[in-house]
Amino acid sequence: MSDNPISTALAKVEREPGVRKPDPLLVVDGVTRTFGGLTAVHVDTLEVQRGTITALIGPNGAGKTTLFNVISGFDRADTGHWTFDGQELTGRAAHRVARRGLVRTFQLTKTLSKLTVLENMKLAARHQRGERMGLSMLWPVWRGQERGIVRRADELLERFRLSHMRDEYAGTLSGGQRKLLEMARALMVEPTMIMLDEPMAGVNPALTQSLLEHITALRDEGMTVCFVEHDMDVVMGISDWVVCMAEGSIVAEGPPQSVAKNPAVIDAYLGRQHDEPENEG
Ligand SMILES: Nc1ncnc2c1ncn2[C@@H]1O[C@H](COP(=O)(O)OP(=O)(O)OP(=O)(O)O)[C@@H](O)[C@H]1O
Repeated sequence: MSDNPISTALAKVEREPGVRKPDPLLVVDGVTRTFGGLTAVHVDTLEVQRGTITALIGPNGAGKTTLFNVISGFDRADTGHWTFDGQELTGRAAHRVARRGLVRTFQLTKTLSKLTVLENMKLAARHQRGERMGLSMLWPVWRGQERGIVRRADELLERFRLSHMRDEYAGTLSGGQRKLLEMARALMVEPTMIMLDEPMAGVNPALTQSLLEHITALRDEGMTVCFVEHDMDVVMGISDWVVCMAEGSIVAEGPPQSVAKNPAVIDAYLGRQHDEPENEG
């Protein structure tokens, strides 16, 4: 765990599922999401401490992405409610959630290959703001906003070392560069919290390092980061706090080293391997 003051505060938090945090930014209570007869998510309580990097781990099908989808307004919950910075977010559409300062990225990046990198950035700003076409009729307002959006996009492209690709089609980017663009797009609305769904998946080692540095830098600037990740080296390396899900519920929480040794976490992963005999054919 890093030695920033927030992580120090977390050191005093009990290591048990659903434990309350000293300064939670996101508070999730009683959230369930079912698909037919399958309960994909059943989270009694989850609090994400402000200003930390929190990793969400768990075996395939544990419900991590579904939980992300529900909280960020891309899916609906069957029960439960959640607040962000003290404000009710339950059931709000994704662009309203983004406007409140909570944005997320996707496992499969949402970049549009037939638009340029800059156009992708501009589009992200509009989507996240929930902007309607009618606004472009207000020409002076729109022009001022447009300049601001382009300025912000250029700053972010510079930060993510994508400036040289600004006017290229996004389809020409490598997989890793797409991940960087996805993160840059999410930052267009200057969020207070970013949720990253497998940001390193399919990224080469050099870019993985760069992504890790970007994530750490965001936390160091005061942003709250929550990310889903399967690579335990990555999780152990950058997280202040780790939450483990299995079969829709939270089964363990704590600082990375404690979670790695937690029997419930080991069971969650090994149990799955035991249930699914390896295909030797
Ligand atoms: N739209 C859907 N319709 C039906 N079942 C779904 C749907 N979305 C998710 N599920 C199911 O819900 C469960 C949780 O899936 P989810 O993708 O949230 O898990 P995950 O922890 O993100 O897995 P992974 O690490 O493989 O991405 C799985 O059994 C999945 O098959």
